[in-house]
Amino acid sequence: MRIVKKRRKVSIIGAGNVGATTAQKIVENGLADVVLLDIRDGVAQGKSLDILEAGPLMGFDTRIVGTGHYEEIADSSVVVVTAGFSRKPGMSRDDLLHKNGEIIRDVAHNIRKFAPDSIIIPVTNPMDLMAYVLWRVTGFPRERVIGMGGALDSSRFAYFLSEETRTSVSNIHSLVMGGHGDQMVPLLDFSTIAGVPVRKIIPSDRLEAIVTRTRNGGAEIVHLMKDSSAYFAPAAAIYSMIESILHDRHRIIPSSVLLEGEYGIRGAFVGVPVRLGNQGLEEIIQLPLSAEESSQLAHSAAVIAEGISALNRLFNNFSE
Ligand SMILES: NC(=O)C1=CN([C@@H]2O[C@H](COP(=O)(O)OP(=O)(O)OC[C@H]3O[C@@H](n4cnc5c(N)ncnc54)[C@H](O)[C@@H]3O)[C@@H](O)[C@H]2O)C=CC1
Ligand SMILES: O=C([O-])CC(=O)C(=O)O
Repeated sequence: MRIVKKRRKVSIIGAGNVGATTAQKIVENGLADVVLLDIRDGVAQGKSLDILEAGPLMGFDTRIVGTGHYEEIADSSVVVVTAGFSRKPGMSRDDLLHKNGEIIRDVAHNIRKFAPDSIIIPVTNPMDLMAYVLWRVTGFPRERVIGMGGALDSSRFAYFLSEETRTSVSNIHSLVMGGHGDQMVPLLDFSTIAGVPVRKIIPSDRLEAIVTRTRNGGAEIVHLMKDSSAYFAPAAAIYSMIESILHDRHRIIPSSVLLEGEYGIRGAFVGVPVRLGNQGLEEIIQLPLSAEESSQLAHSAAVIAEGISALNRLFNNFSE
């Protein structure tokens, strides 16, 4: 007997660098059919057609539809939100709060209306705060709003560790917690090379430099590219989250979720290790952090809480 499995649908709001690159990865790997939506007339349609025209060369039959209409996102399993502005050299992610907050509030209303059963992956910066807006406006349970930040930051950290030690990336496990901003918390005690804690292998001054480079990983790319922020590694990070959700793989991937007392934090989206499966957030993994790591995480959460206060001043009413 043949098992016929219906293909899944992933919608991506924002057909810019991150959105289109994510769409290409999903379609080329046959993970799901994709709807790519953008406010700019023709952009999502043009990029989708361009991706489809690679099908005969790359050998994929998955479909992608470019659109400007939210009706198309109906029945999506996952909706990725990349709509909005990216930062320019000299800006912090938080400088995007007002402009992107308005955009994301509107996007959230449309997701609530047209894809009420979906799992949302917020990406637009400042990501932890945009996740909060998406959660507040949609009213989705916290299991279905899972921000992308820690997957990317941990991958950057792992890459720098591999470069430093001339060791395959496949031997490296690394973890970055906290907000996806300047106060992120790379965790040395939970980062290993072939199972050996990094502190046993890399001298402390070099480790400090790697931690600083990880914290500035996004800014380093903005500084180099000038008119764009990163998108290849971000798209790979989003892909890994979607793949764990759609294939119900239960991978543990650091992501930004609403904390309700875990790690002593309540009411804010903060990056923590979570298990991802086809219901979305399955479990928040609670690690025994050192006193120093706990205080760094608390500081990162406090900065996010200040951002939430700013959002509450900006939007008296999230549902308008
Ligand atoms: N969370 C993370 O780790 C990362 C977050 N980002 C963030 O992702 C966002 C997107 O980055 P890029 O794709 O590089 O920017 P981009 O400028 O290339 O693309 C943004 C797209 O959003 C579209 N857009 C704007 N308003 C819209 C609306 N109301 N509805 C639908 N589409 C709309 C624009 O037309 C544009 O095509 C930025 O805020 C960036 O800072 C980027 C990389 C990593
Ligand atoms: O740095 C940025 O503005 C984009 C981003 O979040 C990242 O690459 O980590």
